[in-house]
Amino acid sequence: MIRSCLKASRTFISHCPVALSHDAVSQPVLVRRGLSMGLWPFSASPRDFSLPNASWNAEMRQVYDHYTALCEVKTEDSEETGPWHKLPSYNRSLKHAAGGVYLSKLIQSKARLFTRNKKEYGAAFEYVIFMNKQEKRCVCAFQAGHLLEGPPGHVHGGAIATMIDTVTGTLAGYLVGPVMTANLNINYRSPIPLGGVVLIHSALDRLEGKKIFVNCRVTSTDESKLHTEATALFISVNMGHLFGM
Ligand SMILES: CCCCCCCCCC(=O)SCCNC(=O)CCNC(=O)[C@H](O)C(C)(C)COP(=O)(O)OP(=O)(O)OC[C@H]1O[C@@H](n2cnc3c(N)ncnc32)[C@H](O)[C@@H]1OP(=O)(O)O
Repeated sequence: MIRSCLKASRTFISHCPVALSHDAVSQPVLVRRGLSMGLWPFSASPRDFSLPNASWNAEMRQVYDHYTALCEVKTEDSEETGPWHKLPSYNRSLKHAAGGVYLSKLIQSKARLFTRNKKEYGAAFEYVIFMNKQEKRCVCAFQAGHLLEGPPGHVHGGAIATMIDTVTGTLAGYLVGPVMTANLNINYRSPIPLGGVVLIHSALDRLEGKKIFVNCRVTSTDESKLHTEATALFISVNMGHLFGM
């Protein structure tokens, strides 16, 4: 049963024009094909977990507004797209692969993306990623909730690593398609207060065949304080490898 569901999902994903690439995360496939989204078993409106909610503090909202403004360049005559764009964020990997199309009626699974598995707003990972394709870099605003405590009043190192893996992996996946983390090196420079907001900056260092080298810095929102530095290596993989086949 599981095997046939995975097969069905592979078939679906392989028919997505740009599965796991940047177009796929910005627009549902069926919308792009001009089809009605009422088609069973798909659904049009998965929850985007990276939109502002009541748990976001003023600093988080400020960063969101700042980068959102950079996504839209309005002139008198037209509304152009700026160099940045906000990525949607879903609670299941397959929704990302399918550009937001909800596949759960096709694939029954309790699996949830680690960073998006809490329904309670603000309890764990609150974050939004803005991508700059021209400059091959992205910025994430991350507000750490009370469930992520490590040292008293501060964020757990594993939670920070999770966010670094997520942000650098999102950048690598956006630039080249499906990837897996091969190596992550992290230097923790100063603790991150629980409930605080930080920026996670990530940029492409270089591409070498299947290898994607990415760097990362976690800073205060005014960038005056360095919390964490990291480098990551991702390897391009095919869909079969992603599904463990
Ligand atoms: C959906 C929402 C988006 C959220 C983003 C989240 C991102 C999160 C991503 C993850 O956390 S993935 C989960 C953690 N990672 C894994 O479980 C990966 C487990 N390891 C593997 O599956 C494979 O080892 C791997 C895909 C990384 C590489 O296997 P391959 O067989 O494809 O690689 P191959 O052996 O062909 O090596 C290719 C090149 O990479 C190099 N390489 C591979 N692993 C390396 C390593 N660990 N360190 C350094 N170099 C490495 C290898 O030497 C070689 O270099 P050369 O081309 O120069 O010869």
